[in-house]
Order: sequence, then C-alpha cells, then structure tokens
Amino acid sequence: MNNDIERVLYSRDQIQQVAQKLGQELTTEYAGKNPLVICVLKGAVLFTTDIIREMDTYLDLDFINLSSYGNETISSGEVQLTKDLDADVTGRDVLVIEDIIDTGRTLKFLVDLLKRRDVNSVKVCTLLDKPAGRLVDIKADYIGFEVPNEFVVGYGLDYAERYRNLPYVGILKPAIYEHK
Ligand SMILES: O=P(O)(O)OC[C@H]1O[C@H](OP(=O)(O)OP(=O)(O)O)[C@H](O)[C@@H]1O
Ligand SMILES: Nc1nc2[nH]cnc2c(=O)[nH]1
Repeated sequence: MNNDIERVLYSRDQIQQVAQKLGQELTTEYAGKNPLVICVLKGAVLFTTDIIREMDTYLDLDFINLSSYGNETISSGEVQLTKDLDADVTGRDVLVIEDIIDTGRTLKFLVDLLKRRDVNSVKVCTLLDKPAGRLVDIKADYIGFEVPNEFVVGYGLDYAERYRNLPYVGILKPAIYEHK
C-alpha cells in the first residue's frame, strides 16, 4: 500500500503535533461547556480520536455519516445523509470534526442541519483545508493544514475506500487511477 504513494504531504509526527496544538486551543474554547463533538464519518475517525484525547474537558461524542464522493475523486454534488446523529442537539455547543473541507458542500449541509435543529453554537475543526476547491462559502474555525488542489489520501481519507489506514497524508501515483 505504501508503494502506491507518490508524495507524503504531512507525516504522522506533523499530524500529532497539530492535533496537540488544536486540542489545547479547544480545551480553552470549551472549558465548562460540555460540548457535543460530532465526528463526520468515515474520513474524520482518525483525526477525531486524536483531537478528543488532547481535549481536557468533559464532552459527549456522536457520529454522523455524510457522503458525496462514492468511489470517485470528484464530488457528485449531492450530499447523502447515510447515518444520522443519536443525540438531541437542541441548545448544545457543537464541535464538528472533519478530515477535509474541499468544495465545502458536506460541511455546509451539516452546519445548516445543525442550525435547523437549534444548536446553541457550532464550530468546526478540520485536519485539512483545500481552499482552492471551494464551491460554497464556508470556513472552519480550527485548521490543521492547508493542502493544494489535488486529491489526497491517508489518515482517514480514502480513494475507493482504500488508504484510510495510512498513518500520513499523501498523494497517489497517477498509475493508481489508471488501473482503477
Ligand atoms: O468539501 P467537500 O467537497 O464536501 O468534501 C469533504 C468531504 O468529502 C469526504 O467525505 P466523503 O463524501 O468522501 O465520505 P467519507 O468520509 O466516508 O470518505 C470528506 O471526508 C469530507 O467529509
Ligand atoms: N480522499 C479524499 N477525499 C476528499 N473529499 C474531498 N476532497 C478530498 C480529497 O482530496 N481526498
């Protein structure tokens, strides 16, 4: 699997360091607030487990599954809610954890949903931001790294469901797409 990677963008150590820094900031942000942390499945699983271990505050954890890429590298444009939250979010201070914001459609869909459900506040922490991919106007409050306008994999991010378990973020060799 590692042989399929052309270039590593962010190493495991770099990701751990940024998670520690963001976790400290989030500890301050949510002191005494008992936030509801929402992990956006599946991609944000690895980053979420890093972030919450760095947050020294009481919190609740929930999961939502949103999907719009299927097995492709380009968004279908339609966000599907395939698993809803278990928690009642009314009046909660919500922290959304994402792996990447690209077009922004997934995050906009989720933030709009949470606002319709009358949350008290919503903030977003993402491992990666790809500003050059943005098609809707939305920003994260906490960002690990910016990435160039290329399809990235690893650390939760997949290509056709593979590579989520790579311990770093990288770019695939072009031959991988040719042999799909
Ligand atoms: O800003 P956007 O263009 O909407 O892209 C970002 C979303 O795309 C990926 O999810 P995907 O739909 O691939 O589902 P997955 O997390 O299960 O892989 C990623 O995990 C983000 O949630
Ligand atoms: N794996 C992966 N999923 C994405 N979803 C939106 N952008 C990306 C990306 O660059 N890589």
